[in-house]
Amino acid sequence: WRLCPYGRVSNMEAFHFGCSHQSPGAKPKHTNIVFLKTHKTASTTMQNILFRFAELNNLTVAMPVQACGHQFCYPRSFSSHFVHLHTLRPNLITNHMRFNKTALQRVMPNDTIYITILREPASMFESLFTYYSRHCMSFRRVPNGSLEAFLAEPLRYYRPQEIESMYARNTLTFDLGGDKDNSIKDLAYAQNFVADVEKVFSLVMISEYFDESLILLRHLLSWDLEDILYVKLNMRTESSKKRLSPGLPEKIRAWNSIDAYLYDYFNTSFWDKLSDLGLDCVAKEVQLLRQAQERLMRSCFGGKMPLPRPAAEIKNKDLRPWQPSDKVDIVGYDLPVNISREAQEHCLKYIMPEISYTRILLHSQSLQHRRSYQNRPVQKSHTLQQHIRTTLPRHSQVHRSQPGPSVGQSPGSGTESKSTPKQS
Ligand SMILES: Nc1ncnc2c1ncn2[C@@H]1O[C@H](COP(=O)(O)OS(=O)(=O)O)[C@@H](OP(=O)(O)O)[C@H]1O
Repeated sequence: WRLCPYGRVSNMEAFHFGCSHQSPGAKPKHTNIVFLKTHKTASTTMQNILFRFAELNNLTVAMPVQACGHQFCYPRSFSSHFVHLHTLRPNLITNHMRFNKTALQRVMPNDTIYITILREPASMFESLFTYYSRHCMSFRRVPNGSLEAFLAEPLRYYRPQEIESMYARNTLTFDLGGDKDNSIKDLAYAQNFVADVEKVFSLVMISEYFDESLILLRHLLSWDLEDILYVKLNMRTESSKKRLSPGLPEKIRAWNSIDAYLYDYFNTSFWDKLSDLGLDCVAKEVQLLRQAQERLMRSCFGGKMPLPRPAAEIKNKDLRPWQPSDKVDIVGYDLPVNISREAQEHCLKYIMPEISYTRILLHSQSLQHRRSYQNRPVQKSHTLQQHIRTTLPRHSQVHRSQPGPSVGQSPGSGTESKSTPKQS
């Protein structure tokens, strides 16, 4: 075996020891992807994989207009007006949004593959409850920030029309464009909704089986194992987590019944997909992935596994993850100074938090856009401008003609302030 630097894994390894039935490179890698970034589901780690893949392969990632912050004006339903002009004709889109297939079809190529990720409702709700305890009024009203108290009488604290209410009930359903407040007894609604999601999404990843999900992803997209290497991002410290006392998981599932139905359904179909690929070869590919991951970590972090650090201790400000409140610690990483420049450049992007990476990508894509625009013959650039005018209204309209909850009201402005909630 060839031991590649930075944890690279050769295609031949995956071919001989994994689930590849075709010779490596037989099929081109699929590059047109919508990843619906759901909340508190490991979606930032997944987004980072996609950002790096896009940079490596010179692909365009759709970025939000400035007025939307670093998300597509969440919680408003996605609109093509939210996409920055410099990133039009994108290959990929991954920043947080509320899903809207029709609007996405306006900006994405016809052969786009749709992917999303779900997390087990009890642990997901605990994460949401803690993370948004400051910004979601339904949670703020609860005495002593008690999860038990909220779940004992959720309707006492929850107001469906409030701006941040989507963090307090059926968040997955809301992110997927569904109705979070459909009657909890309405099984037919959940069944129809699941059927709609299944029609659109070729892969629904499961957070608890992140590595297995990545193996399914790589086969769906004909990617190499090397393309799915990652470092875990956006984690809380243990002390920022609440313990779920007996009985609470059941109450969480009952309160988030559409999400629970979604999760159970797609968790089952996920295992069917793994079985189709072959559980043994999936396990082997997971092992190869983890070995490559360890090599990556060692080369990036001076021979050791990296210690996640509280944001305040991270020297490089671009590497500090956004902190939702002073009660929750989201950890990140610093790169050691004694590694080579080449390693620094390669490793930096693996640990870059969402907001910094989004800003950097928008900047580099804008520069590229300007360069190619300047070099374009007059006739052609005129045609492109006309196309943009007819299909995509100017961005200022986000401000002017679409009054809505997100800008300025929804949590956060994309800065790293402790008191400013995560943007849009
Ligand atoms: N690879 C992998 N596998 C499993 N879980 C992972 C992984 N990467 C991140 N995480 C956990 O995902 C939680 C953060 O989710 P998101 O990045 O989607 O959050 S956000 O909505 O974008 O803020 C956060 O969970 P909590 O710590 O419970 O909040 C992370 O620890």
